[in-house]
Amino acid sequence: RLFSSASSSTLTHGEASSTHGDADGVVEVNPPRGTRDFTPEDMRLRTWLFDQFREVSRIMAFEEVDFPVLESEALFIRKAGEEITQQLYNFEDKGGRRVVLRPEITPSLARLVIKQGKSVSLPLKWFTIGQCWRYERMTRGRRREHYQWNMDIFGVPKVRAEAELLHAIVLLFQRLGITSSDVGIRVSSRKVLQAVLNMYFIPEHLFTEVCVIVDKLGKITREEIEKELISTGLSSEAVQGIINVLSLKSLSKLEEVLGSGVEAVADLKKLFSFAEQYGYADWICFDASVVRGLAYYTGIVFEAFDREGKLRAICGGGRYDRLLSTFGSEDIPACGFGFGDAVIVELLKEKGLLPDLSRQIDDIVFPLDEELEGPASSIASSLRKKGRSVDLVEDKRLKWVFKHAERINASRLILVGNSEWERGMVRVKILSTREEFEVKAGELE
Ligand SMILES: CC(=O)Nc1cnc2ccccc2c1
Repeated sequence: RLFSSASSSTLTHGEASSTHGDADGVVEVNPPRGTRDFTPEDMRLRTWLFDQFREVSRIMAFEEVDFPVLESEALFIRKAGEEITQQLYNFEDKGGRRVVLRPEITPSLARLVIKQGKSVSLPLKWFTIGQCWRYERMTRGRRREHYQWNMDIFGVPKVRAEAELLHAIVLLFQRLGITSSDVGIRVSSRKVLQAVLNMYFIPEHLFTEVCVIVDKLGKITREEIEKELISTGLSSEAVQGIINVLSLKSLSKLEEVLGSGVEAVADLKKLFSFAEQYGYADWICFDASVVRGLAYYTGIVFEAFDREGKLRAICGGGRYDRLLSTFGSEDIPACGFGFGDAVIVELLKEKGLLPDLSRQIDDIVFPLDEELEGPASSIASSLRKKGRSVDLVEDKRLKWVFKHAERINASRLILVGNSEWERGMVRVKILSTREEFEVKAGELE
């Protein structure tokens, strides 16, 4: 029975009143606003997806790491106006410390690399799958949490690292049955924007702010983008220059505008030639409008998108060579990506690629009457010791047990009955072939 004594008002989650009303003080059964429960069926899909993430990480020779969901707020205070830092799920704990439910993983990775200091040898290839949080205003029904797979490489300054990360992403898509005609990966470099700002003699300190504004391309109108850029102090000539370069979709055109020998162009050319060698060239395309919305990116940035253009970015990432120095440490070149658990599932549904994830159990053991519950337990125990999944069923009619066996896709039904047990036997029914036979209890395997 759910709580009935305490008054319901203390048990609902504050903001939203229960959809079940507060009849006789039943607790709010929905989870807090913007969060979700995972039923067994939900968990089978999530576990399947996370197993794909893990398998690709293993194939790429990455090591798993993990962090607390709770972090010091200081790790995420940035001045560039990013949406992610304006929606921190932050609070003061009972010790008066400013803490947050982390909105992203990268700063925790950086913190651990700094903490490990000299005790780790570079390069580091680390991955994690973790829940991230945001506190959105009440008005929007969007989720406040999701799970992210993160892959990061520390200590590799050259674009080989980005090429490795793109390979991981392509391997993941291929494992899920997604092809390069379903999904593409837009690639660019923040050094493109840097080069443009230099052409207009725009001071360095505006770089991050301009990136965060330009990342809204496609989400807000061009006029609004231009307005926001102007409001940072850029001349309208510079704003036009930025918008023009960002609409480029060919590296050769970019080279014409920026001139040859520009680092951004050299990096991207190298990356595209690596892509040919890895065999994933048809998955990626240059698109100067990609800047990604996180302040700390400094070089190559990329995001995967569905070519039908129906969904938000599937995953995204880039190089962040200067993040560690913002935490007071020596810089270590780094790059990584985050891959959320939501958009990819929408895409798989769209493409009819969700796998059949019904339950599967090896054996059901069922005592045909009460005094056989002991023997049934010893049979279940010996089968479990052999690693077979056993569902020990009692106090049910046989009709129910057959139905149940179908529902959970049991391979065998083992019936413990008096007449057989007297002879040390049990009855085994193979559910796929309907074959039925007796077996010595001790010889069951
Ligand atoms: C589609 C979706 O659930 N997005 C989502 C949900 N929760 C978040 C929480 C923190 C940061 C990003 C997030 C992004």
